[in-house]
Amino acid sequence: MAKYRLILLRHGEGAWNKENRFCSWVDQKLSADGVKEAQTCGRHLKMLGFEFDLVFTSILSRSIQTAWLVLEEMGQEWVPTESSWRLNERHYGALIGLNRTEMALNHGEEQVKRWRRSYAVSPPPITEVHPYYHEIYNDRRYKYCDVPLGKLPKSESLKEVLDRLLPYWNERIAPEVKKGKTVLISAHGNSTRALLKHLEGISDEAIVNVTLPTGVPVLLELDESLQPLGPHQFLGDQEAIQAAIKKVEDQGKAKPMAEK
Ligand SMILES: O=C(O)[C@@H](COP(=O)(O)O)OP(=O)(O)O
Repeated sequence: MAKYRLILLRHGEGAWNKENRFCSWVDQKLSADGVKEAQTCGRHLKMLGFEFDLVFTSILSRSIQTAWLVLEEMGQEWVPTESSWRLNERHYGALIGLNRTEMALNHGEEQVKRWRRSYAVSPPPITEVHPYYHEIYNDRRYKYCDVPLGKLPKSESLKEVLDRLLPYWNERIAPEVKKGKTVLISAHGNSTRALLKHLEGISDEAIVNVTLPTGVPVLLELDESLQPLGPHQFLGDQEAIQAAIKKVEDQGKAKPMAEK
């Protein structure tokens, strides 16, 4: 029997997920469908009897908004929430704002997949001439990080995401889980992939095939040493979840998606 249960969550669909643009550190809100996804997730977790003691989010609105909506649906708005840049989405560097389909047409689907899913490849860094550079680095939320502004990333591989996330997991989240707290981590596709890679010991090669849909809770059952007792489980209608995963994968295809 599991000693601890941890719920990981990629936020509900954001406005730029819908437009198929790399969003990353640009602070987009949830789309109307994303709001519904977060509410459905909250209702589902309530139905399954989850009672959270602590919630962790990134400092991007879409992960915070998702956590609020989930807690509201569960009647657990009072649960303490802590936010850290270390749970932010992977910094997509110069790719931020670009459309994935156009990128696949210009650079090929394989290159787009390498940028999106490989472990060690970093996208080209963002520079001061990028249209979103100043919006990101002048945002006052980044003044309050535990590293100086100049040391924040300008682009990240999944490995680099794990490098900045791991101290936060080890020092802040894991001790709370070990105290017996039921924790929800409301984060992003790639920050969650990085954490899953670490917790489940997924190889550098196998992580390429892990894709997370928006708004679907992922359950990890852990033993007393925080070792997983089995593979992560997506909670909800499995057929719908597989379709949602395929939709995310297809965002990197050169042909526009049929449902666009
Ligand atoms: O930055 C983004 O656009 C997506 C991930 O994009 P992909 O890695 O799926 O291309 O992050 P999220 O929506 O989870 O915040």
